[in-house]
Amino acid sequence: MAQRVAMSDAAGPKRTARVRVAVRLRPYMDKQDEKGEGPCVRGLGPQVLEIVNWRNATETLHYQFDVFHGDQTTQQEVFLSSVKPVIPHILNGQNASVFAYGPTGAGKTHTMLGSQEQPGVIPRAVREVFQLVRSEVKDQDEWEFSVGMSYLEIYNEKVLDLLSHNSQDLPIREDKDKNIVIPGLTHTPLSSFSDFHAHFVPASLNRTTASTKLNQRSSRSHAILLIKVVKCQRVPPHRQQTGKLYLVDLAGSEDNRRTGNQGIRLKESGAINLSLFTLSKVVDCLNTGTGGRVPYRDSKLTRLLQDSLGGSAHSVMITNIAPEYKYYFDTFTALNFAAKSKQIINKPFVRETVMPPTNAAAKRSREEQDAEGSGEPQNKRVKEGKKVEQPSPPHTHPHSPVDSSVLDRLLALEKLMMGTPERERLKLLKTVAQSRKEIQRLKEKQKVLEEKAEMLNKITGGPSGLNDEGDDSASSISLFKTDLPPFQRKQSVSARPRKQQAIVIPLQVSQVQPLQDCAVVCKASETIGKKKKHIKTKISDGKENSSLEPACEEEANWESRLDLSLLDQSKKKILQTLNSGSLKELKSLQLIGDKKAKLILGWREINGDFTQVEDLKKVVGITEKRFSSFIKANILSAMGK
Ligand SMILES: Nc1ncnc2c1ncn2[C@@H]1O[C@H](COP(=O)(O)OP(=O)(O)OP(=O)(O)O)[C@@H](O)[C@H]1O
Repeated sequence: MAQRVAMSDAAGPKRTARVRVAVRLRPYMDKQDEKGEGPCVRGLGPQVLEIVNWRNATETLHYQFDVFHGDQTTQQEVFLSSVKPVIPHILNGQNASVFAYGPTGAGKTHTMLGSQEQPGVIPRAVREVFQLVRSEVKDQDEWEFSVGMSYLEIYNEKVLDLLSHNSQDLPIREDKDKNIVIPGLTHTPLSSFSDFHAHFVPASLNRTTASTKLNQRSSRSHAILLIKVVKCQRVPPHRQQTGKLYLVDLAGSEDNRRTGNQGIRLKESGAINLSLFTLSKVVDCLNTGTGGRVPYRDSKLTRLLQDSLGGSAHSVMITNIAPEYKYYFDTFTALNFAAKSKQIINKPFVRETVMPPTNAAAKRSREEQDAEGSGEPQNKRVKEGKKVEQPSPPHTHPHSPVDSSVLDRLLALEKLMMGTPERERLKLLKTVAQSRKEIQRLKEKQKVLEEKAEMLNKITGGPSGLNDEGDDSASSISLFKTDLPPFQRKQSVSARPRKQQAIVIPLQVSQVQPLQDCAVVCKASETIGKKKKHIKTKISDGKENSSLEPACEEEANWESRLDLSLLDQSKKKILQTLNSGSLKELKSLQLIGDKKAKLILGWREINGDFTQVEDLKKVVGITEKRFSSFIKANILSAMGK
């Protein structure tokens, strides 16, 4: 993990602080665990936890954090170890933020707010602020303190004042000293903790919550409580210091396939996921310390937290996770967001819970017998402590909650969220899933090529239109064939024992062949060939932002002049790249540059696959006109080669 950089008050403006990451595991709550699955994640120590590896259930993934709070950790313990240490900084004119991150239903609100019996971080932190102020005032009389609060939510990318009844969307500004300010936001002076309580409780009821499939009272907004401590010197030079503490209960990250969100919930969810995605990028940038631009401005949440996240601020992220299998991928994603380092440990996950000893022994012996020849769910066997030598591949995992689209999303998510060193590790891990996908993709590509070749054959009337077309076409085809990663080799890779696949074999990422490589057939058509030349000249003007105006009437009707099935195939191809292409592969599409490719990836993360190429118009910045230029350029470019 990135190293913490020590800060001193005298340090210059380049000071940076790593975001301190704690993980809190919620107690197991699935009372209807009929399958007897038990937890999929558990703690191994004060900083380490393990989770079953979805790619290979004989392995677990170990993650290390600054702090790991197990499921029995009390609210008091979480506060003492993760939050209390940052609070004194607020009284010295520094900023801090504490935010709870994690999937919906994993315990963020419980951690931040808690209940009357188990108060969470917010009431404890505010109480601590008042205690510190009191003791400072008692010990010296040079400084005078005033404490105040603001409370807002970010709902659908709107900043709403929770202390005001009819709040409008408020702007976020930066003053000349680079402090983030929100003109119009209510600031309420506070004299004591009970004063805080009197304002905070009714305001919390203003927060937007709703019932989703995964949480009956799910927070639909990010709630941000700001405690401001202003410290004024009573004597000359009358210095004044302002410290801000942001206490943030984030809305939960959501997979809409599981929440069943629709309509307004889906829109909320899009905004939630987008801002969390930006937050993850910000934390990533801060923790890897690459010195690049930190994308604070990409969402209201990060913009607001800009002066309290990174820089000279003290930030604590408490990642809440849930132990049940149904949360597995949410947990996995949250952990990957939270951690920049993890290890694969090649040993079984030992289940520690639930069954009375006699039943457990009987069940174990039954399972051992079953497992010998019956295809018993792999992770179940593993959880019972039995190592499995030849586990089935992830996508055929009988117990796995994974479907292939989820797998795709997961891989894409990982790609997006991980820093470079992590990516290297992931590459090692992805061999099995990627190889299989790649084989499938190449097979499909080959099929498309064969179909095109056949079509060309029909057009030219020759027995083998491809080779008759001339050297170019022939060499394109043979290049494609020789470029194919040998199926043999890949198959032998996938046939190796799982352990080696996951750890030893480097990922063999084959590029999706750019569309151009697939379109040799159309060289046969003079008309299209000529047309392509014209279009190509235009395309070469630039990737993104270039527009292709039809050169003449004839060109405006380009689509109607193409063979329908060919058109359809080309669109499918584009769709495939849109849905499974890497950044590089997306950029290989005509008129898609780096920015658009990233927007497409982001859209895919939030909304899942594109169902048709026309969905591309839903991506920010892709207008109707741009879309038609895009589709035309890609189809004609593919055919023209
Ligand atoms: N550590 C814990 N101990 C006991 N109960 C917990 C704990 N964490 C969470 N819970 C319970 O789990 C349920 C879901 O928790 P909570 O509402 O805090 O989740 P959340 O992450 O805030 O969800 P959302 O993002 O949908 O608002 C609640 O009933 C809460 O009381």
